[in-house]
Amino acid sequence: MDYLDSLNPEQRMAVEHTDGPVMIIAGAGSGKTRVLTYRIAHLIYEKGVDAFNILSLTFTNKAAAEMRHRIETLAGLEARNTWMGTFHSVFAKILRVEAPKIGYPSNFTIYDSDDSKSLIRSIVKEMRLDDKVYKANAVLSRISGAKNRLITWKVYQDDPFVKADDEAAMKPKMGEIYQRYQDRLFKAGAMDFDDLLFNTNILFRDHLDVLNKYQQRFRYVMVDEFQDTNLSQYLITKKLAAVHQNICVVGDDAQSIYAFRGADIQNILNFEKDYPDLFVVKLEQNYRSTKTIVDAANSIIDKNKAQLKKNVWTSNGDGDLIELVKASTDSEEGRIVASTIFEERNTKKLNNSDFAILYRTNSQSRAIEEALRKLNLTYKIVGGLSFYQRKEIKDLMAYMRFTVNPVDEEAFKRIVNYPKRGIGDTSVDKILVAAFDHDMQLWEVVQNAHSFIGGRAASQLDDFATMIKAFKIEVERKDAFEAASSIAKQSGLLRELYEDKTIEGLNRYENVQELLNAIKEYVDNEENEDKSLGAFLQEIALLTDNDRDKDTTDAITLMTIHSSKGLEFKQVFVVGMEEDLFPSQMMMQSREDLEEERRLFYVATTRAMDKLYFTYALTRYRYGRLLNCEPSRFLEEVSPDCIKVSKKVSSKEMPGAFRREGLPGSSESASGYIGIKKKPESRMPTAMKLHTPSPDFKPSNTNNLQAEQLVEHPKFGFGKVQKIETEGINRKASIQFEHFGEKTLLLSFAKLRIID
Ligand SMILES: Nc1ncnc2c1ncn2[C@@H]1O[C@H](COP(=O)(O)OP(=O)(O)OP(=O)(O)O)[C@@H](O)[C@H]1O
Ligand SMILES: [Mg+2]
Repeated sequence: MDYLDSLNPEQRMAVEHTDGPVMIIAGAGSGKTRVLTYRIAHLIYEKGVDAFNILSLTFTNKAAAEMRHRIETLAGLEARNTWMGTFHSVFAKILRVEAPKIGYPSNFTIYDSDDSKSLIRSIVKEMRLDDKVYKANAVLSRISGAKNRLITWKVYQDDPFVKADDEAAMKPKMGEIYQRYQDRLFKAGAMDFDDLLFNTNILFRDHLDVLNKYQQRFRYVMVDEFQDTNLSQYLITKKLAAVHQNICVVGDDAQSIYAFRGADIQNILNFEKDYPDLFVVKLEQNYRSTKTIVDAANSIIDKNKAQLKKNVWTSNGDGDLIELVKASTDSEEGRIVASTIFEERNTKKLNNSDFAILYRTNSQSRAIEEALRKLNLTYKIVGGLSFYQRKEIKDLMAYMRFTVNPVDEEAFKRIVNYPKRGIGDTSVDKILVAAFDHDMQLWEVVQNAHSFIGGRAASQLDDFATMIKAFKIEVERKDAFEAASSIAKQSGLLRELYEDKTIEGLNRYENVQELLNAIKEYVDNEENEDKSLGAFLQEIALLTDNDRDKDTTDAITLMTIHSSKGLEFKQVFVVGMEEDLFPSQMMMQSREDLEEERRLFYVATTRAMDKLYFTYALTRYRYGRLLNCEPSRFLEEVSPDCIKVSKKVSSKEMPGAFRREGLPGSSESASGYIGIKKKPESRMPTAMKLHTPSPDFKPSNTNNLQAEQLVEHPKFGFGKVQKIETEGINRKASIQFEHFGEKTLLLSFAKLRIID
C-alpha cells in the first residue's frame, strides 16, 4: 500500500508488526504518534481487523482529538469506530455498562474535583476535625495518590509502610477520612476521577467474565505517551491485552514529566520483563525539527544520567540558530515576544496558530497576555484560563472593585462570604432584595444590615462593612500597590491560599502574588500619573474589555510546558528561562527533581519545528519587589553551536507601529470603574417593567404615614398603605402596589411620595 511509503524502514516495521507485544521507544518528533495512527489504518485496511476491535489510549483529550483527525484523513470514516480516547474517557464508557457488577448504578455521577473537595469538607466537619489541618485539597491529593497506586482505604489504614509514609506527613485521621469518603461516594452512586481507573481495576479483578469480554473485544491495544502512565493505568492495559497479547506501547523516557502525579517511568522497564518476547523498535530520525533544534535538544538531555540511550538525528536542514533573548524586565520580555510574533507573522506569512509560547508556571502568562493584547494579537490558553479569568484573581479583583465602587453587586456576591465568615446565601439575597425594594445603594444597605436581616449574619455584615471602610481609607491614602497588598492580607484571602500546600494551591497563591506584582509594576511606571487603585482597575478593564468578540480559530497558543506534550508548532518561545523559575525553585529537592525539570526543558525544546527562542528577564517582580534574576542553568547546557544572542529590542523602543494606539477597547467603553457595568437592576424580574417616577417626584416625610394613604414609589409605582408596624427606627409599612403586589418597606429608608 502506498501509505507505507511515507514511513521510514523502522516506522514501517513497527506498523507492519501487528501481532504480539511491541514497544516503540523513541525520541521526540520521530513519528511515534504517526506510527500509531498508521498502524490503526493498516490493521483496518490491510489486515481486515474490525475497527471496533481496536483500542487506543492517549494522555489528553487534545491528543485524542488530534489522533482521531489524523486517522480519519488517512483511513476515512471507518476509523471512527475504533475505541479511542484518554484512559479516563474510555473506562468511564465501559463502567457505564458494567458498573452494576461492582455495586454502582450504571448512571453513576462523575465527581469533579470541586465536588470531591466539598464532600471531603463535610466529612472533616462531621468528624469534628480541624479543617486547617485536614485541608480538602491536601486530603484529596493524598487519596488520589493512594488510588493511583491501587491502595484501598483498608490497606491504607492497615499497611505499616503506607502508614509510616502517609500518616507522618498527613495526620492520623487520613485513613478514616479516606474510608468515609469512599463510602459516601458509593452511597451517592458517584465516582471521582481516580475511581474511573481504580474501579475498572476492581471490575477486572473480581469479574473475570467481564474482563474476558473486553479482552475478546480489544484484540489490539495501543498506548501513546506510555512513559507517563501510572500503575493503575498500566495494570488495566496489561490485563486487557493478556489474551491476545497484541499490545503496542510508544513512549520516550526522556519526556517523562508527570512523576509528581504518580506516573512511573519504571513501567517502561517492567514492560520488557512482563513480555519476554517483546519486539522493540527504536526510532531515531526526527522529522519535526531543524537540525539546530535537534542538536540542541540532544545536548540538553545528555546531561541527564537516568535515561535509555538514543541517538536522535535528522536530515532536515540546519535552519536558524536558536535566539536567546535577554529582556530587562518581565514585561519587556512579553513585549519582545509579542512584537517578534507580529513581525514574523507578517514577513513570513504565518498564521497565529503557528506560534506557541510555553512557560513553566501558569502565573507567567500575565505579562505575556498583556503584551499580546496591546498588539491586538489573538491568543488562547490551552489547559487553563486566561489570567484575569482565574478564580483567585477574580476574587481579589472583586475585593478591590467593591472597595472602590461598593454598589458593584457581582463583586459583592463574590466576596461577602469568601473567605467564609458565616454570611449565608439567604442573608445575601435579603440584602440585595432590600437594596432593590428600598431603591438604596447596596453599600448603604450593607452598612445598615441590622435593619434588614437579623442575628449573627447581621453582625458579621457589620464586620464586613468595617473592613471595607478600612480598605476605602487605605485606597484614599495609599498607592494602588500598598492598598491592594493590604486588601489581599486583611481580607484573609492570601492566608486562605497560602495554607493550601497542594500544587494547585501553590499555583493559586502564585497567581495572586503575580497580580500584586502587576500592580507594583503599574505604580512604579512613570508613565502612569494616577497611581490609585481605581486607575489600575480601569487600566485592566480596558485591557480585558474586547475579549468577547474575538475569533479564536486562528490563535497563538499559550500553555504550560506540561500541556504541550506531543504537540508541534512552527515557532516556539520558551519564556522565563531563569533560575528558580525554570528549573523551578519548588522542584529542586533532589537530583531526580532536577532531572525531571530537565526532561521538561527537553519537551519544550522539541515542540519547535522551524524556530526556537529562549527568553529571560534580568529583573522580575516577585512578592511585590523587583528582584534580580539569574539566567537559567539550563541555558548553559545547550550546545553553544546552536544558539545566538538575539538583537531583539522591545516594542517600546521601536518607533511607530507598536505604540499604545494598538490598545484594544476604545475609551468610550470605559465605564469609570469596572464592575459598574452590571447595575443592581439586573435582579429585576425581567417580565415586569419598572415604573417611571412622575416628573415632580420628591420623597415625602413619612413620619406620620398611616394605613389607607396612597403613595408613589420610584420603582414600584402607585400603591396603598395596608398597615404600619413596629415603631422607632425599624418602622415598616406594608404597601399594596398596583403591579408589584404587597411589599414591606422600612420607612427610614424607603423613598415614597405621599399622594394626598
Ligand atoms: N516518515 C515520515 N515522513 C514525513 N514526516 C514524518 C515521518 N514521520 C513523522 N513525520 C512527521 O514528524 C512530525 C512528528 O511526528 P510525531 O508527532 O508522530 O512524533 P512523536 O514521536 O509522536 O513526537 P512526540 O515525542 O513529541 O510525541 C509530525 O509532523 C509527523 O507527521
Ligand atoms: Mg507523539
